[in-house]
Amino acid sequence: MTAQLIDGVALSRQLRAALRERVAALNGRGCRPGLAVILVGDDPASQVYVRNKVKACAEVGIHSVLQTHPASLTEQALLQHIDALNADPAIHGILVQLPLPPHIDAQRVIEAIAPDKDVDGFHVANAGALMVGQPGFRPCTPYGCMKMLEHIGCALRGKHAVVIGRSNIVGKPMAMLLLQAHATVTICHSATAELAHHTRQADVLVAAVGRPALVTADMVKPGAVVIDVGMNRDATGKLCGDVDFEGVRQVASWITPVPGGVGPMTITMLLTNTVEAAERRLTTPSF
Ligand SMILES: Nc1nc(=O)c2c([nH]1)NC[C@@H]1CN(c3ccc(C(=O)N[C@@H](CCC(=O)O)C(=O)O)cc3)C=[N+]21
Repeated sequence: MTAQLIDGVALSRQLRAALRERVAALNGRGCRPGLAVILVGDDPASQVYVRNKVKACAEVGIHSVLQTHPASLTEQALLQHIDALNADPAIHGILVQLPLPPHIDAQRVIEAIAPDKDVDGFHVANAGALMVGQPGFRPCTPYGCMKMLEHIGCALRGKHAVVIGRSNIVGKPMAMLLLQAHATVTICHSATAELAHHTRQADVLVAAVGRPALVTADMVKPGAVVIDVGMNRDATGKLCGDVDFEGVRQVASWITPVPGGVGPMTITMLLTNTVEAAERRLTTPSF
């Protein structure tokens, strides 16, 4: 078997076209959705990611404001910038690019963002909402993975989903979303014994660790759907995921490529959350 590709670029194109229409409808009601992106420091990878987000906003008609600060910015100063954006009616979404310099407490910064502007879905209020099944912003990467599964018509009810990775931004919320879709969910991590024993049970396998070639063909059940969240650079500087793509595509039924898979979908869901933030404010005046 050779797996079919889940094309994150093509699906993003479709979803972004629909977003453009929602933005036009908002414009017709006198609202221009706005996203503020805050970048602290001069990490080249972060600069590229942030630029891509700003470009994607323009593509669907979202107004974006990029704030760049030197790595020496104090936590207090950053918190003040967030307060100002929280109070700014032209801004519907706020994203603080991670990682932050080590002298800044990232969790404290995230908690300072108004939950109704937390389009990353990282605030405890949004994490809690996901946990208890209430509406709120879902973290963009797992949300994008769910959209990909939906797109290929993967019925999750009763399926065994295995997530490798337990981060607050990918692994844990991914597991919750799969659970909400009635999958039976296993979370594996660095202390898991017999990783391959678990992954071989997976009808849906999500790799979100950050280690090239962590998932090899012998760890994958024939016909499984494999979602690769990894973003690694190999020795030659080439972008690669956590999955041995060439090997695993011989066993899986569906597989996401890196690049061109989960990455573009992450940005698409950021745009989705931002448009939704603007729509919610129009329909819920107190929001
Ligand atoms: N507050 C915050 N929110 C984030 O969502 C966030 C963050 N911080 N910090 C960094 C990570 C990383 N991230 C990516 C998004 C898209 C691609 C992406 O589109 N990748 C392209 C390739 C890009 C390339 O060639 O380098 C692809 O996979 O095809 C990559 C990485 C969002 N992050």
